Amino acid sequence: MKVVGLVGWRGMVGSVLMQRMQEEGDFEHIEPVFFTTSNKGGKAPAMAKKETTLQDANDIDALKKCDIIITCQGGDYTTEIFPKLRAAGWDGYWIDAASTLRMKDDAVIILDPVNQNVITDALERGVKNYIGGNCTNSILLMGVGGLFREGLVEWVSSMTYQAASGGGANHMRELLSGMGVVHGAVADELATPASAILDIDRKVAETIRKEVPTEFFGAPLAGGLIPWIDAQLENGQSKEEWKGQAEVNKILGNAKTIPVDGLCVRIGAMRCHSLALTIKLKRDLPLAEIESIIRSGNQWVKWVPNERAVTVKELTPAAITGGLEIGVGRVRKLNQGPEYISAFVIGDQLLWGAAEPLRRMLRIVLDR
Ligand SMILES: NC(=O)C1=CN([C@@H]2O[C@H](COP(=O)(O)OP(=O)(O)OC[C@H]3O[C@@H](n4cnc5c(N)ncnc54)[C@H](OP(=O)(O)O)[C@@H]3O)[C@@H](O)[C@H]2O)C=CC1
Ligand SMILES: N[C@@H](CC(=O)OP(=O)(O)O)C(=O)O
Repeated sequence: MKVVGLVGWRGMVGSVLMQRMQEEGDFEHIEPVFFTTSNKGGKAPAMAKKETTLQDANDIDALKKCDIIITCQGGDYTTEIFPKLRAAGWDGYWIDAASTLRMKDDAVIILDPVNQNVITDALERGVKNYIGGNCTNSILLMGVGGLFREGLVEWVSSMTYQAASGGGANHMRELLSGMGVVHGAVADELATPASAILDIDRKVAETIRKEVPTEFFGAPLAGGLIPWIDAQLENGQSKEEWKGQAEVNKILGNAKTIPVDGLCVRIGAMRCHSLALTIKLKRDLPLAEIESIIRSGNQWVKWVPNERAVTVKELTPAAITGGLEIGVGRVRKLNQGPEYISAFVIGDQLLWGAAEPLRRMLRIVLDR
């Protein structure tokens, strides 16, 4: 059995990965070795087999013993350890959630339901670095990948509504704390039906400005939104926005770049990212044909007809969170012209956006 090193398994993405690997029986096919940056010699989780103590994730000799390493430890870890490991002659498969290596020439961004051909080609060429994509881009492509596959997309404008989990566990906690602070400020008034709504509103606005915690997001998210995600680039894009075109085209292996751009916005959802898309198609197609192409993208597309009742029930974080389905709805022709369509895509960013492509890549390597 292949020895698989697991780094970052107790973090947020790592925990979701462990859960999915257990659900899919992945541990039956590997000899796992659990690594840590903080608890060397501690007890490995129950899935451990031969090696039941935690190994030092900074120990190159220990890492070198693995045939495959999966890491969700983060970009700083990858930046520090990966070059040392390769320099030490390690030739195993490196499967990583962090963005550090995504755009490197010797790395492939993995999303096998969309780019199995790119992955297969890379494996045949001996590529050993396989990196999970940015969550927003993975959800975009899982949702409307069928249109890209058919070569129908001229460009995409992608306006995002991204959940707190994209920032990490502390960000999720901060959102919830903020919600509690806002509610607490007006709990008495809410319990009194006669209280004036403008007084409640004034108190809420004041509380959001002054009392909602902002340590991790840098601005109040509860009861609001933040129209910037990640670093600022010189051209006015945020780094999250820059990743859209760069990663989507790399995932698809496009020779000619398809323009993808838009604004990325943090909202107060827990772990579902959503995208409101405007897509310019290369030609005017009937809506029924567009639906059938989108549905054919992959088995996880959950098509939601463009009708009010079903949309508000099925195309929401409440409906989608915790599952692998990618909701696609609000598809209609826009006033701009018959080639312009809208679409709303929503997915759990910790699953397809982070953990799922990693465990699937592990299985692809094991099945070779
Ligand atoms: N968050 C997201 O949505 C996405 C994240 N990614 C990438 O995945 C990587 C990991 O992200 P994420 O899982 O959010 O990071 P976390 O901060 O949740 O976990 C990273 C590491 O922090 C250490 N850690 C310290 N304190 C704790 C604690 N109280 N509970 C659990 N772990 C703790 C653990 O290492 P140790 O056990 O060694 O102490 C853990 O492996 C990043 O590179 C990120 O860019 C990719 C796609 C989406
Ligand atoms: N930046 C994403 C989460 C993430 O981790 O992205 P990346 O893997 O590209 O660093 C978000 O905040 O929603």
